[in-house]
Parts: sequence; structure tokens; C-alpha cells
Amino acid sequence: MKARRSPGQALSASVPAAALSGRIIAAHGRHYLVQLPDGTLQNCFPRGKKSECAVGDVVRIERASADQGVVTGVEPRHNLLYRSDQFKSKLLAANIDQVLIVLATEPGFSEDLLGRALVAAEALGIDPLIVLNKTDLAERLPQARERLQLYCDLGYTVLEVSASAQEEATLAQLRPHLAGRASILIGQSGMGKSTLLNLLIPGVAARTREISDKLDSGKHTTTFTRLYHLPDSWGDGGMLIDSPGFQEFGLYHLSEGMLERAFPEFRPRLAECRFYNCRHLKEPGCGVLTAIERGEIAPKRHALYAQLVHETNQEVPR
Ligand SMILES: Nc1nc2c(ncn2[C@@H]2O[C@H](COP(=O)(O)OP(=O)(O)OP(=O)(O)O)[C@@H](O)[C@H]2O)c(=O)[nH]1
Ligand SMILES: [Zn+2]
Repeated sequence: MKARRSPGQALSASVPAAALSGRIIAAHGRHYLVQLPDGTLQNCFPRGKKSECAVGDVVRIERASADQGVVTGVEPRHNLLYRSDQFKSKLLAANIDQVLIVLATEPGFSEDLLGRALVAAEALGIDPLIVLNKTDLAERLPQARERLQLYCDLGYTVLEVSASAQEEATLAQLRPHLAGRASILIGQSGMGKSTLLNLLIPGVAARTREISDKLDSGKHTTTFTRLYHLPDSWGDGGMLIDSPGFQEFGLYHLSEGMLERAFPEFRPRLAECRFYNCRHLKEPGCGVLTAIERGEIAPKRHALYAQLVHETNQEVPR
């Protein structure tokens, strides 16, 4: 077995009593912006070399100067969403309730990325919400619906919206799902993530500039993960986290045992496998493989599972 240290583990231990407490609302490498209860933003850095935090983390800080601080501790997390391969981990967000996967009718979306985002959410035990945007492009809609039918059949919620052509209707559809919860937006480039964010967070451009100015301290503009508060009128403490678009969604940190359970359609079959340690790849008497033969599990879902199992077994080069 590989020994895997969870990111951020090193920091969780000691929390000094008299420190200030706030939430990380933006992160760029080891540079964090921490929002304090009075609304001020502090530029913060972790103390230890290995210590990592994520947007959404509630941290204790010690003020080093008027607008600088040192992160001295992290409150226990409910969860931590991250990507990883055998070389590195990339933290996405902590303490989230929902993964909002933004897809579009045009350009075509990557089903691989969708599948991985669903697995990541399942592994954390949080809800995924699939949002199909640009439904106003009517000629592209049937094909997108066809590609998403499998995921509807698996029980995932798919909302059809049009962020630029039907603003009010889109807001009305999303609001009940987002209000009072912490959601992270995930999507490939071009799906309309920024358009959605602009719609959901009034004044987001100015807010982003403020964060960017602080975080970059006058240097080049980079992309980074940011947390926005949903409008007060939406009710209690809802948050939306925007992550920079990415092409790869490695889930190296998920063990085979976690992977098999992250496919909801596999779960009822696991007890049917002849061998208690069945890997569901080519074992005789496998409940999952039998269900595929009967047409009850989609081969492409199993192909994704097999690929993730392959990736998680990659050796770390010495
Ligand atoms: N027809 C249509 N176009 C849309 C809709 N939403 C967004 N777009 C367009 O799709 C393009 C991409 O939208 P963005 O919001 O920039 O997409 P993004 O996912 O943030 O992409 P990146 O900025 O590359 O990360 C823009 O030209 C938008 O105007 C929609 O509901 N319908
Ligand atoms: Zn099996």
C-alpha cells in the first residue's frame, strides 16, 4: 500500500488560543487571502513548509503587520476536494456541500471530466449538480441531452439553463440548489462558467479585481481559486467557489476501495462478487462485470473505473 498524506494534515494540530479567525477566500500557491469577521482581507502565508490550506478553510492567523498574517492553524475540515497524480496534489476547496459541474451544448463537453468530477464528489459524500448551459442553442440540445441521459438514469440532477439568453429563469432554477450552501463551480473553458458567475454574484468583476490586486501585489495577473458570498437576500451564508478551468482531473489519492464505491451503480453489485477482494476488472463471478454483460451497467462507466484504478496504481518514481 502507498502511504498517502492528506494535504493540509500538518497544520491541523496546534491552534493557539488568542489568534484571529477567518476564512480563506482566495489562494495562489502558498499565498492566501483571509477574510476576517470585520470584512478586512489579510495577506497570509502558512508557517510550515509542508502546510497547505485551501479556499474555504477556516484558519487561525497571527497578524504580522497591518495587512499581513501567518496561518497558525486550520479548523477541522468537513472535507477537502483536490486533484492529484503520483507527483503532486492540487487543492481545490475545503468545506464544500456541492460540486456544480458546468457543461454546455456547444462546444461539446468532455464526458471524461464529467465522470471524474462525479467520482470526486461521490468520494467525498457530497452532492454533484450537473448544469447544462447554452440550451438556447436549440440545434445542439438533443445531442447534449442524449449524452447526459446516462447520468440522469444514475440519479444525478441535471439542470438545463441558459446563462446568457435566459437570465431570470437560470437564476430561479439555480437559487434553490445554491442558497445556504457552499458550492464549487467546475467546468472546462468555454462552458459559460464566467457568465454564470456574473449572473449569480452581482459585482463580481470589482470583487475579483480587489482580490487579484491583493493577491498579486501588483505583479502579473494569474488565475486562482476564489470564494464569493451569494447575495444576502438569498439567505444564510451561501458561498460559491470558482476554480480556474483545468483539463486534467487526476484522482490518484482515491484507493481502489474508494473508487468502487464512488460509482453508485456498482454499489448494489459489490456483494455479488465471488471473491471478497474482487477488483471488478476481469475476475470470474464478478457482480459488476455480470451487470455489464446484461446491459445494466454502461461499459463506458466501467472503462472510467478501470482507468482510475490504473492511474491510482501508478508507482511513484524514486
Ligand atoms: N448561446 C449562449 N452562449 C453563452 C451562454 N452562456 C455563455 N455563453 C457564451 O459562451 C462563451 C463562453 O462563456 P464564458 O462564460 O466566458 O465561459 P467560461 O466557461 O468562463 O470559459 P473560460 O472563460 O474560457 O474559462 C461566451 O462567448 C459566452 O457569451 C448561453 O447560455 N447561451
Ligand atoms: Zn467484482
